[in-house]
Amino acid sequence: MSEQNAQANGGRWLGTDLRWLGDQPPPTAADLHEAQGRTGDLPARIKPINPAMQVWGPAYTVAVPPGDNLWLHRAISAAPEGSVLVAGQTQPAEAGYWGEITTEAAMARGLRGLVFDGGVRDAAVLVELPFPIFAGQLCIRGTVKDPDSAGFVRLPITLGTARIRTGDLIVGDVDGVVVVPARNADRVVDAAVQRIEKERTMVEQIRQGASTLDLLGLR
Ligand SMILES: O=C([O-])CC(=O)C(=O)O
Ligand SMILES: [Mg+2]
Repeated sequence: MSEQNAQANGGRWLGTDLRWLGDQPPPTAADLHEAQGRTGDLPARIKPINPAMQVWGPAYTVAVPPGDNLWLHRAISAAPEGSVLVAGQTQPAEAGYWGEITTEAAMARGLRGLVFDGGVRDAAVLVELPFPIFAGQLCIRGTVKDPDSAGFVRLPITLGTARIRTGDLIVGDVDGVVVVPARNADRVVDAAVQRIEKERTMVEQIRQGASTLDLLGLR
């Protein structure tokens, strides 16, 4: 995203708090996925721990080794303010890598949210906090912090079929999470806004009795 802002005809995410300036609500994760040719969707198991949670902003990538959360602590301290931490595991393990302490630390650093293909815990508290968390599972098992563990921050990661680079646009909502490569963000947000407008027109026509077979040219 250019200077943390994605522009579009109908609106834009702007400024350090990335407010959406547009007549309509911002594009959903599914809108952006469709608008970039049905790509960029993260694994469907990654969902908000509270369905009302939404996240958008530039990714800061993290990879954690199984059962060890030290690299998440390192990421919290290294990521630029306004980042969305996007984390994967180098090998899948059942563990609760993230919780109340890490969330408070991330909020204190001005991070925008967490997207993690792994387990988090303390959810009873986290669902009430103003910090969106998208995770693959809830898990109570504790983690270690080995200083020599093989993880990393800032380098590209792969979650499912999606490749995520630090700086890419991340958008998450109740449906799941999508990544839009930074170089495409302006164009894809623009296309998503146009798509939303088209679908609003279609909803009006459906309410007036039109058939989806006609509207979509499926006869
Ligand atoms: O401490 C941990 O390893 C994860 C956790 O529960 C927290 O951050 O509160
Ligand atoms: Mg905890």
